[in-house]
Amino acid sequence: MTLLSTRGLTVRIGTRVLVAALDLAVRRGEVWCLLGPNGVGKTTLLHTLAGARAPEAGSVWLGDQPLSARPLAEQACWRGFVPQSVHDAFPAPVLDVVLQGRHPHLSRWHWEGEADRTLALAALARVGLAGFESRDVTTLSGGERQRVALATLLTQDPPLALLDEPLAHLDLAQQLRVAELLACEARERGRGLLLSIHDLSLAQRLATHALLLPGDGRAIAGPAAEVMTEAALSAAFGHPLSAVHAHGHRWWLPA
Ligand SMILES: Nc1ncnc2c1ncn2[C@@H]1O[C@H](COP(=O)(O)OP(=O)(O)OP(=O)(O)O)[C@@H](O)[C@H]1O
Repeated sequence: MTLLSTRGLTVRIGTRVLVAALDLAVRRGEVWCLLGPNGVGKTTLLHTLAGARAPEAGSVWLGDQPLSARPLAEQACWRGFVPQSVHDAFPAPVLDVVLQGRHPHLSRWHWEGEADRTLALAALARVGLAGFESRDVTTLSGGERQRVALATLLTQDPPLALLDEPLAHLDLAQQLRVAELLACEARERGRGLLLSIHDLSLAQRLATHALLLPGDGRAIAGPAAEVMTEAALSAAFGHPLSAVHAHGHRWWLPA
């Protein structure tokens, strides 16, 4: 089943066309890694796919309906978005922040119940933050805050998730843990994921598909094995890159 698709999507900022006429389909069970150099337009594309920014041309669809035809509450049940970083304006217990993931599922006059709290606590445990529920969110480290955002997404539990560099602030062990968690959500629960990521080796472990933005407005999309080639990645990043095999994985090294 197709969770997210684009039809002739063009994204422009100022006079620059970041992505031209993109046709994309993200299906259940797929992990799409969005790759490309700094400033190429990954965040802008993710914002457009999330409906936070209007496309220059073309359209974004959730399932069999254009995004614009779905009410906001319905969009929030269908699709989650984790931004690159979160700035908390006010102190709040971590559990309250994670429980915000349940809001799209609650009717207007209902508060979160015990079942919602159980989901939120389980999500915190999955991202390695069991015991953090009473902590003030403004006191967390960058990596802890990023994992709270992931726990909020797990609590929201949408079929489709868009994530902007979700591994950026994490240490190596946490990167691997969260990468495995995301892969498991796709593989075992049929979730569809589209995430931007700079670490090509982690992307290689995680991706079933890749969307590479080389910087000229094109978007190279397809199965990861076809898109993540030495020639395509070296050209996109403007530096020779080669893949080596070790410990059962493919690792990307700069020359
Ligand atoms: N409001 C704006 N006005 C003009 N240019 C902008 C604006 N917002 C973003 N840009 C530019 O658009 C381009 C794409 O930015 P974007 O944040 O989408 O890139 P990115 O691929 O996510 O980069 P990074 O890997 O560094 O996070 C950049 O060159 C950026 O400077």
